[in-house]
Amino acid sequence: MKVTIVGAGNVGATCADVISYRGIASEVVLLDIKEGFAEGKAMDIMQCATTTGFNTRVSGSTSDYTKTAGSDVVVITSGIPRKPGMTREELIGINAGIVKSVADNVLQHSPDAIIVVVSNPMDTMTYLTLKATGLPKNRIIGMGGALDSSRFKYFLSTALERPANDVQGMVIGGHGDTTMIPLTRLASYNGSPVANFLSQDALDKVAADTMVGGATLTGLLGTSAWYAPGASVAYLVDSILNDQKKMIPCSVMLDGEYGQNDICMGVPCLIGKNGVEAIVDVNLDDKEKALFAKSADAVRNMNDALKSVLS
Ligand SMILES: NC(=O)c1ccc[n+]([C@@H]2O[C@H](COP(=O)([O-])OP(=O)(O)OC[C@H]3O[C@@H](n4cnc5c(N)ncnc54)[C@H](O)[C@@H]3O)[C@@H](O)[C@H]2O)c1
Ligand SMILES: O=C(O)C[C@H](O)C(=O)O
Repeated sequence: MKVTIVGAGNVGATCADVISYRGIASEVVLLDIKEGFAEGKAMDIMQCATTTGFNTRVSGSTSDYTKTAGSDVVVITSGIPRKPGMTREELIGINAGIVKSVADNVLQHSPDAIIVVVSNPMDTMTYLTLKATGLPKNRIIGMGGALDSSRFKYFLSTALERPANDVQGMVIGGHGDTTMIPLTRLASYNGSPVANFLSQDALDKVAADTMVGGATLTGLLGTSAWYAPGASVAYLVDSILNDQKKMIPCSVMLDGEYGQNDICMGVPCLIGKNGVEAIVDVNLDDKEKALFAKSADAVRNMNDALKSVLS
């Protein structure tokens, strides 16, 4: 199985690293426009093969899309990340043009690929990719919910003072500081609702910390995060390539699901060899439904800014 990752920067290279050391794909191609950069990252990763013990072939390419031909999955991480104090939405002006041209290029050589969109503002970039390529909606998946959910579980585990892997939970809605919806009511500690163990104040703080999780790291690091983002993409790619049918919140085109149409935003999806195999209805209560509708309004506002790119 072959995976191409466009953008060999922090997130793209981390994703390639996790895919190779976990043996998720037999071949990974990293592509970047910076001369020699993807080749260098690929060589560095390959020099871990004997110490971490993997057999994935990782190679790099400077803007040569012929090397990406026949990819089963293409991950788009190309574009600029935010700096401290910025929102993801401010990246749209530069990233929209990059994402659109990258999607066109990859499809010329991998017409059957499933595309995973990572570049921000991710929900809008996913919508753009879908509209610009005209691909069936099951083949375009925006990654954000997997990452936000892993942060949610991290903050829950910290509040509970218990291992993160004993915590279950999901974040749906937009992948934005104010549009994310951590589903606190449905989160559990080994099957028991987390509300059995944490006060409402503590749960509210977990939700608030989750929503600004990316901004907090951007403030600490000077650029946005990459370890958890790269690992989250690899987790999603694993579910596609190995047809795991994991339920992962992903940004996908909604046709009536969750009360929305003509918008890509985060909902729980079954992810397998066909990409998005189903959207799961988790029966939101009235308060959660209202938050989802408000989140959709904000994402739709951002999509309106695409008119010039799509015309
Ligand atoms: N969806 C998410 O959950 C999530 C998580 C983290 C980061 N991101 C986003 O992912 C993007 C990448 O973040 P990063 O930290 O890896 O940034 P980065 O600057 O480290 O890497 C981006 C890479 O893209 C390359 N690039 C730019 N234009 C290109 C083009 N036309 N073709 C090929 N490569 C091109 C750059 O040369 C650079 O190496 C940002 O937009 C960031 O906001 C999203
Ligand atoms: O925060 C960002 O800008 C990058 C990414 O969307 C994240 O959540 O880490």
